[in-house]
Amino acid sequence: MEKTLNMETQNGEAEKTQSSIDGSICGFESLHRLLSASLEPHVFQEVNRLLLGMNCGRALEPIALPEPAKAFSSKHDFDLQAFCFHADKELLREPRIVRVGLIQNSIALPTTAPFLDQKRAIFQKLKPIIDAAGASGVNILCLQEAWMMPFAFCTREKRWCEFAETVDGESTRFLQDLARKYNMVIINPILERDVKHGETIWNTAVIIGNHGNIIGKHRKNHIPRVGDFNESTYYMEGNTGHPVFETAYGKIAVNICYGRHHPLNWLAFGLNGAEIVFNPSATVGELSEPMWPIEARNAAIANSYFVGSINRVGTEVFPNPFTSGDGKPQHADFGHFYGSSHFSAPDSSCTPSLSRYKDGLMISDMDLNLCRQLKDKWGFRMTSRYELYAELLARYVKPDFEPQVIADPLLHKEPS
Ligand SMILES: NC(=O)NCCC(=O)O
Repeated sequence: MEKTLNMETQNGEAEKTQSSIDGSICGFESLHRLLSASLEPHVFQEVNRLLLGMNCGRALEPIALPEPAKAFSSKHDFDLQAFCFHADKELLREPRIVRVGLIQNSIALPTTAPFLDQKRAIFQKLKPIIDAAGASGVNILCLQEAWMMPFAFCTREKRWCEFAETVDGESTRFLQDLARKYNMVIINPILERDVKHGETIWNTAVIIGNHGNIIGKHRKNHIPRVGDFNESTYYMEGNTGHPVFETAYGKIAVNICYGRHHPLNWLAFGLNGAEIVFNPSATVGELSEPMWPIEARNAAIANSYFVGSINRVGTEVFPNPFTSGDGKPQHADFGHFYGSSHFSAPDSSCTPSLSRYKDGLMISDMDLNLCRQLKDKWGFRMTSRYELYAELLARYVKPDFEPQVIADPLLHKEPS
């Protein structure tokens, strides 16, 4: 694979870069790997310190995984990375270390294949990655948004609704067996069909407990209407609020994809006591890549919790071309889903990202004591002055709201 950083022609026009061809960044799987290969080690160390932050005064440490997990990764060709977030030692509390995993994947068959075959092929593809998580002793595992189907919502064709499942449907049953087998909490983001409410369709995360039980569900709160993300054609804004699920391994919540652009959404999960918030997503480079590493990290800092960000990989081509009223010529794909799944911590450190184009499993140990330690250190929750904002919001949602603007009296005065 070509590895060149020269991407500009003499007239400054961008050539077709390696990134736009295969999803790599100049032939590298991730920015981190590009920098590591391109910089002198001591320079890379400094760059790393600023880009990824420090955890307890040190660069984040990679952790060694058991051989069977590595064997799954080589045999099935998925990116496997693992790191450890420490917390300071406390005198009155034991460390609360949990091992958490994120899985990103491309679809397994062309979108023209029979729907059942497509879904089953994704199950088959996921199985060894989940087995690797199990072999690594992962306690909590989260899959990507609508992992059991192509992200067909760009098309606006209603036939893709056939992929929707009930909360206890096929995908949940598939994962329940694995949750039991590996004593693992699994977050299962699906397209949900709510049969009891007139077949309403939702974008939902089902929380499966480590005994294979269904703990509950959360439905995506904010639905995008941007670019080809025509998701509002398919499902409604969620009606489950901001639940936090108390599991055997910690208090977790799920902020599904586009919800990451809404700071109040992140806040609400924090107010309900989340220690880890997962952000299963499906998003493409052209639209959101510069925002991706910033929003999750900011949420982790502002809310003193860990964030696990997951994005699918690959380019999904649909049978019929579509447009989205944005002046672009008709096209048959969304663009490249850039993967780059990673963890962010409340102390502003974060892991490098998984590959931009390969399936992957990102694992991290995290001492949940870090959440309270950061609250004690920075006091963001204590100093938040929520009453000010509660009062503003209460006025803002009323139809007769007047913005508080104080105009310069000289602004609209006629010159004398
Ligand atoms: N799936 C989804 O909500 N995507 C919206 C695009 C984005 O938020 O980057």
